[in-house]
This record gives sequence, C-alpha cells and structure tokens, in this order.
Amino acid sequence: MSASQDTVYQATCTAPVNIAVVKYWGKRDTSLILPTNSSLSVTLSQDHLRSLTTARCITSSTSTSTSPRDRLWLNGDEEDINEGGRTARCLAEMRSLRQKIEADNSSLPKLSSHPLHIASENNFPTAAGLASSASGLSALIATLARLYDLEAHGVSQSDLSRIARQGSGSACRSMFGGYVAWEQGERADGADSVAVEVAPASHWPDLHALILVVSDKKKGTPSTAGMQRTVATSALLQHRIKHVVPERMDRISRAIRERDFDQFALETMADSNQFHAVCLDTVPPIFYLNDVSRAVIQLVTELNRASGRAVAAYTYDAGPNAVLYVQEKDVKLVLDVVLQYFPQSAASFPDPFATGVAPTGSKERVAGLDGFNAKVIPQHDEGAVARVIHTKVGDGPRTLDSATDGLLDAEGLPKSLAK
Ligand SMILES: Nc1ncnc2c1ncn2[C@@H]1O[C@H](COP(=O)(O)OP(=O)(O)OP(=O)(O)O)[C@@H](O)[C@H]1O
Ligand SMILES: C[C@@](O)(CCOP(=O)(O)OP(=O)(O)O)CC(=O)O
Repeated sequence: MSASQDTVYQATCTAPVNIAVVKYWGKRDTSLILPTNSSLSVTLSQDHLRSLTTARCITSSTSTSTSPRDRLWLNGDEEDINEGGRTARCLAEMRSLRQKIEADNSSLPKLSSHPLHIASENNFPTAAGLASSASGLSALIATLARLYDLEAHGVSQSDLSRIARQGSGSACRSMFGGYVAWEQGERADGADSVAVEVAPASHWPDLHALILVVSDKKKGTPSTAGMQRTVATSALLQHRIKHVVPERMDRISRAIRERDFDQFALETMADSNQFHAVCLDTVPPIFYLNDVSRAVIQLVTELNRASGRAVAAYTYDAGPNAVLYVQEKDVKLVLDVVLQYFPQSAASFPDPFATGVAPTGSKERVAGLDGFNAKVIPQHDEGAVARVIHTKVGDGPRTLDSATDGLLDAEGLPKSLAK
C-alpha cells in the first residue's frame, strides 16, 4: 500500500460563540438564510465556551464499512443529516469549493469524493439559548475548510461565512474573532450577505461578558420559527429594519472603533429592548424574557444611573439569559452588585478570572454606592440565576492537532462511544 493510501485526511477545529449587540431577527429568504437587516456581534473567548469538531474523509483504508456515508455525531449522539437540510447544504457547498480546486489541480487528492465522518462537542448546553448553533456550525465550516485546505487556495473567511450562514444565520459571525458585522447584502443569491470584521479582539481587548444563565432548558419558540412569525405579522419590525438598524450599525461600529463604552452600551441595550419589543409585537406575541430577566434589566439600569455612566450593558437573545458586557475596570463592581442580588455558590460562579469576588457578592459595596437605590429589586434566592459564566471578547476559529485533540478514533467513530 502506498503512503498516500494510508494517509488519514482529517482536521480538528474549535469555534466560538458570538452574542449580538445589534440583533438579527427576520429572513428575506428562508432557504438561503438571507436576513432582513444587518447585525453586529461580539465573539466570546473559546477558553470558556466553544464547539470542538473533527471531520475525516472516509476512504477505503480508513473505514471497514461497506457503505460509507456522511455521518455526524453531536455530543456523542448521531444526528440525522437530512437531505436538503441545513447541514447537508453546508457539506455540499464545502465539497463544491473543494471540487473546483481539485479540477484546477489534478495532483491534489480527490477529497471531495469521499464521505465524511464528523464528531462535534459543545462544552456548554446545546440548544439552550447560548448560541450553540452559531459556534457549532462555524466549527463545522472551519474544520471542513481546514480539511479541504481551502484557505491555501484563496478562499477567504468571508467566503466561508457565506456558507456558515446557510447552516444558521448567526453562525456566519463566529467565523471571525472580535467585533463582527453581518452585512445583509442585496443580491438574491446571497453572495454579498457575509460577515466582516469590524475590529479584531486585540483592538478592544478588555471587554468582558457575564452570562447570567437564568435557564438552560430548551426554549419555547425556536429562533427560526419565531423570527418568521415576526416578519409575517409585526409592523414594528418594518420600522426597525428601515429606520433604526442602519443608523445603529453605523453608530455602534464607530463606538467600537473609538472604544466608546458609553455609546456601545446605549446602543446595545436599546437594540435588545427593541428586539424584545418586536417579539411582543408579533401575533401571537413571543415572550423570551421572564421576571428574572426583567429584574436584571432594572438592576443594571439603576447601577448605571447611580454611577453616572454606563458600567454594564445588558442584552438578551431568544431566551431569558442575560449577557452583560462590562469593561475590565468595572468587572469587580458589577460582579459585587449582581452576585449580591443573584447569589451563587463556588460551583455556579467558579471565578475563572480570579477576581476574588465572593459568589454572594458584597453587601458593603452595594451599601457604599452613593445614591444607589438598594431596593430597586429584591434580593433573589440562590438558583434564581442558575450560574454565571464569566468570559471576554476572543478570537476566531482555531485549528487543533487531530492526533491529540481529535474526537474520532482509528475506525472513524467518536472516541466518546468507546467510553
Ligand atoms: N457543535 C455542533 N455541531 C453541529 N451542529 C450543532 C452544534 N451545536 C449545535 N448544533 C446545531 O444547532 C442546534 C441548536 O440550535 P438552536 O438555535 O436550537 O439553539 P442555540 O443556538 O443554543 O440557541 P440560540 O440560537 O437561540 O442562541 C442543534 O440542535 C444542532 O442542530
Ligand atoms: C436572537 C438571535 O440570537 C437570533 C439568532 O438566530 P439563529 O441564527 O439561531 O437563527 P437561524 O438563522 O434560523 O438559525 C439574534 C442574533 O444572534 O443576532
């Protein structure tokens, strides 16, 4: 057997979660996933939240199966790759890019002709409103791009974001680190509906994110269905698309370029509020926020008012979990206050940045805040916020070594199945 027949073609990558500060909500083309407005997000660090994916080409020398086919395991369980579904579409698009390269370079191995085995794991709850579809689909695209060596043949991150977009809209933004815009584009074929970097993480590296996990249960109204109900029924959405988002995209991009946290926070909170207003304007109405979410909004508003400036910016996706963006210099203050009202245990707030803040916050800090209305919300019991994930802005997809970090065993099956 020649060396090339023995070669195992595989790749392993991780990709990050992103949380939008200008929300994507609504499609003008549900099949290609083309949005009704542009959006903008912050990519979060993969040190804390990430999807890890290994993909392998199944050749006769790497499989004993008689009828190999594309297979995907998510967190150890095999998922159906439905024909015509989003994952199948991403695989087809990636293969077609590779096919073109193979057609132009006859010496390259014909990787596009082999079935794929893909295993992926999220290190945080899947389908729980924590943007697992964004990190998961971008990890898939980043891994296949590496496997097919697309970058070396002129395929850019924005080209890849066009394909990730077809897996889940918000996934296109996870193809970049830092501060990322998804430009809605105008073309019917979606060629110009891609993610672009507004600024790398290194431009404004001290932005932290505190995720207050109010619930990590599966949400009632999935984003995909919810947003199309809004498109069909909400007049407020039309106003938002035409008269609010375009100017907001400009203002928030400028705030990021100028590291102007006050302006960034103002736009972020206003956009979250308007997104949940269009949900309420939908027929029948969609409710993602609950009483705990609203209490967090009141607390942050009072903290900002009493501080005379923005110390935290809240934002909520299609669920009750709050994401607070905070500058590094204010992280302790915000934690002291938030944990005082929403106490945690050492397990539910492991303090990954070693801030030294107690999991129950600081009574003294709250008492010492001049002009702060300590009765703005009640002190909640432990468990009202199930856990607090502390992370910060981070980089884009990373390539790992499949030999040490890969998820597939010698047979091309998930290692986790053998455990
Ligand atoms: N690592 C992964 N690899 C491939 N697909 C994934 C991965 N993680 C999640 N997905 C896909 O995304 C789906 C979950 O998306 P869903 O929109 O329901 O939840 P979410 O992304 O966690 O929430 P939200 O989009 O509201 O933040 C999963 O059912 C799966 O199809
Ligand atoms: C509220 C949001 O998080 C909606 C995300 O929607 P998805 O990207 O999950 O939807 P599909 O394109 O249908 O897969 C806002 C955002 O991330 O911009």
